[in-house]
Order: sequence, then structure tokens, then C-alpha cells
Amino acid sequence: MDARTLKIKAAAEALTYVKNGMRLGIGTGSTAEEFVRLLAEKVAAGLDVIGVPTSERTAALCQELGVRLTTLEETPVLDLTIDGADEIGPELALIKGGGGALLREKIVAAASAQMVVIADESKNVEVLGKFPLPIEVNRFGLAATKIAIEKAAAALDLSGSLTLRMTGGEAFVTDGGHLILDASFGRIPDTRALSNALHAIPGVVEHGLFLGLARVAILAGADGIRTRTQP
Ligand SMILES: O=C(CO)[C@H](O)[C@H](O)COP(=O)(O)O
Repeated sequence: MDARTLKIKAAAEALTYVKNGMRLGIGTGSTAEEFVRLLAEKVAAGLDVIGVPTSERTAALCQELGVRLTTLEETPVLDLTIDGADEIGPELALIKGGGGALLREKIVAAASAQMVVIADESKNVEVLGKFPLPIEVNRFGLAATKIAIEKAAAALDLSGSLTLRMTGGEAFVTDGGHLILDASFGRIPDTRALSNALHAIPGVVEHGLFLGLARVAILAGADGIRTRTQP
């Protein structure tokens, strides 16, 4: 089964969580986009939902396909967020931000009563960190922020390159106007300690560790769908 088929299967299963009248958070990335396509079919068939997109890219796709959108200003409390992930670890701790939308994704997930993650089985890992951790930083003081992150990581026995994300020869800029440093730590055994340490650095806007946010992960593999839950 190819990767796209697995993403579609996970997205289709996530649709069973969507009920009429729900206020949705709508994720970013190729798996979330499959969800948007399936959601749009249901909307065309009469499902009444409204969504907050987690990126300009997702907003554009929703508009194109006729999924009604709102903002967190108008609709600050959401019923359900459906989003992809780069890694899914123990207790449904996640690494997100491969698509650069981590800040809005985390704000939207935190505003939702429930977060359901959709992915193929390859994203399920025993220890987070093989996928480089995206860290969204303010442009101001980039070099100083980078040193502060390196020091904080070293204090937790973490090391590895911190790479400024680039696109088309230019620094990648998030929807919020910030930059991203991708941290290749390899393994992050204590995700909570790293999360706290990163949040204590003034130039760090947000990081891609999503802890205690996801309650359900829908994993599509060659043998079918598996659902992991976290009370
Ligand atoms: O966090 C994300 C975007 O910021 C995505 O959810 C994550 O990168 C997974 O993307 P994909 O479904 O394309 O593998």
C-alpha cells in the first residue's frame, strides 16, 4: 500500500469523530490535507461544521473545497482538532512542525476539547527525536537564541546540529513571521524537561513537542487501522 493510501485511510477513520455542528481545528501537512478533502465531501453532502485552519496553506485548501472557516477570535473554544504529526511517541507525545505550522497547530490543539492525530504507522516511535525537532524562534537575536538552545540542550545531555530551515535559498518564514531551527538531537528521552527548558529561552516562540495534547492517534498500516488512546 502506498503512503498516500495510508494517509487517506487514517483521515477517513478520523472523520468518524466528526459530528454535525462541531467546531473543528484543522491541521497542516499532507495527511491533514487528505482529511480536508474527505471532510469537504461530507460538507458538500450536508455536514454542518466550521473550522479554524492551522496555516494559510490549510485555509486556502478549505476555501477552495468549500469548508466553512472561522478564527479563534470568533470561535475560541473548539470541539475537536484533527492533525498530522512527524513522530508519535509514548503517552502520545508528538513531534510536529515539519510543515512549519507548529505555533498555530499548538494554539489550536490547546483550544480544543480533543485532539486526534492521524498518521501512517511509520510515525509511531518508542523515543521521540529521530525527526529533527522544529523550534520556532524570533528573528531578533537569532545567534544568541541558538547559543541559549545549545546550552539548554547540553544541560540535558542532548547534542546535535541546530539548522536554520531554508526554502528556495532563503530562510523559511512561518505564518507568524518567525524562523525555524531544526534540532537533530537523535533521541529526546525527557521531553518534558526539554520543553520546559526551551520555553524558558526568551527568543524561542514555540517548539514542536506536543505533550499532553493528543488523546487519540489513528495509525494506518499495511494490516489496517490501529488506534492508540491516552486517558
Ligand atoms: O506538523 C505538521 C506541520 O507543521 C504536520 O502535521 C507534520 O509535519 C506531518 O505532516 P505530513 O502529514 O505531511 O507527514
